[in-house]
Amino acid sequence: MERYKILEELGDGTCGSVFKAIHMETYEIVAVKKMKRKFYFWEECMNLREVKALRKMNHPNIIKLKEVVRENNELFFIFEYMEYNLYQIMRERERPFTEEEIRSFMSQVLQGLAHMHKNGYFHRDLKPENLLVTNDVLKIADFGLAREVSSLPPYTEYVSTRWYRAPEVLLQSSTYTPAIDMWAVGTILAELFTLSPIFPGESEIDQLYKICCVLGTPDWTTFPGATNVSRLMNICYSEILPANLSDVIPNASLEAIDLIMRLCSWDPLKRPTADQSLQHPFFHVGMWVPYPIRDPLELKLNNIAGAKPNLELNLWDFGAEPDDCFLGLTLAVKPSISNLEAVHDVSQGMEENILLCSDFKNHQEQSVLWSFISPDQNGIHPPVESSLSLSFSSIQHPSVVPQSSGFPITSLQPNILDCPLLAMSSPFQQSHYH
Ligand SMILES: Nc1ncnc2c1ncn2[C@@H]1O[C@H](COP(=O)(O)OP(=O)(O)OP(=O)(O)O)[C@@H](O)[C@H]1O
Repeated sequence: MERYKILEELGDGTCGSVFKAIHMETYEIVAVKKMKRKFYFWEECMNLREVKALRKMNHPNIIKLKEVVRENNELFFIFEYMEYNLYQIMRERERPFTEEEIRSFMSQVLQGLAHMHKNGYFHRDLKPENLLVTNDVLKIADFGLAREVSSLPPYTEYVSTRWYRAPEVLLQSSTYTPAIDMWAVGTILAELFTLSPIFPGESEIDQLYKICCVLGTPDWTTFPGATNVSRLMNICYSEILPANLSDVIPNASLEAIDLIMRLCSWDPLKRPTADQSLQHPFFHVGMWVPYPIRDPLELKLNNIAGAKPNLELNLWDFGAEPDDCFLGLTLAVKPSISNLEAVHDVSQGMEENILLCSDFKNHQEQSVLWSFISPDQNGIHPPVESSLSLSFSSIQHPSVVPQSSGFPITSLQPNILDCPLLAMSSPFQQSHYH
């Protein structure tokens, strides 16, 4: 570890303390996570969930583990350094994020998560503090609780952060799935709009109560494996009706509201996967939609008469009302088009007829090559005073372009921009429910 000079402490978590450090030869800035417990054998280190999960994953939206160093029975993870976490960014933010910014953060979270789930892992502790950001690039971090999808239930109880915890975990379901990550994504998406947590429970019961206040009472049969459904029954002695989510998150578009509703479904089976979420219309506003092929002169006359463009677009099923169509596609249409531009665009549109999906980045997927910087090919190093490390390098894969959308919006509600946040005072806030 003498190759690194510690610069400052970045965070002190449950499993370890994280420091900003500089590599003394390359001057690369890194984050060093020093684990709190001692490690006497390399085998123990390699069995850690964080190492097992991260060695399998190499993706632009997943934090890169560069090295593992064991020195004097202490274990250090060397990560690529990231400047901020999403919690800090939200805390320091003085005005709301634009939907464009939120879309960018969320598409990165979902791409990282899709990669993780495809590789057979789920994170289990997604929260704004674990989403690291540098120059608008977001990476998922803290795989301390990551679990293999194939590992057998029942899962032992674990301490994820309450506010982002899925209902099936709160109800101590014995079989939870990657859908618990999707619940967390929904709550983080909501928080990016309001800059405050949507379900800020003060105890586990209060957490369930706050969820009920927004989603309404669930169907009791949703959680067949839950060992603690009585928790819900205690809360829902009388039926709680769902709130209008547009009242709770007044600055969110209808597409965002729809996605949050789906992600925060009581029933884990109803939540979209990360891949499915990326296909949701919320991510499709960057599309260039061609004007219908019509006579340029006719369009010119229409524009002069002040008529709105007649959008005959069937990208998604927006319902029968023409206004619905218009609402859903506001960002796809140039808002103030001059007559001359209109004529020009129509003639261009006839030839081009292009769909451009600007929100998706052509990410280059990467895979890991493991190399031991030690003579021992088994990775087991008995001398306790030795300082040994694992390092990781990567190779490039061809870029991936996302598929087209097939996500219907079923519930379109008016977007009430000036509605106050729903006040959710809870009878379950006292500490004796902990
Ligand atoms: N690669 C990194 N670059 C910069 N900061 C980091 C990095 N990794 C972690 N941090 C900071 O350190 C904090 C704690 O890190 P991490 O969550 O990995 O530790 P932990 O012990 O598992 O914590 P927790 O108790 O939240 O599970 C993070 O919230 C983040 O702010």
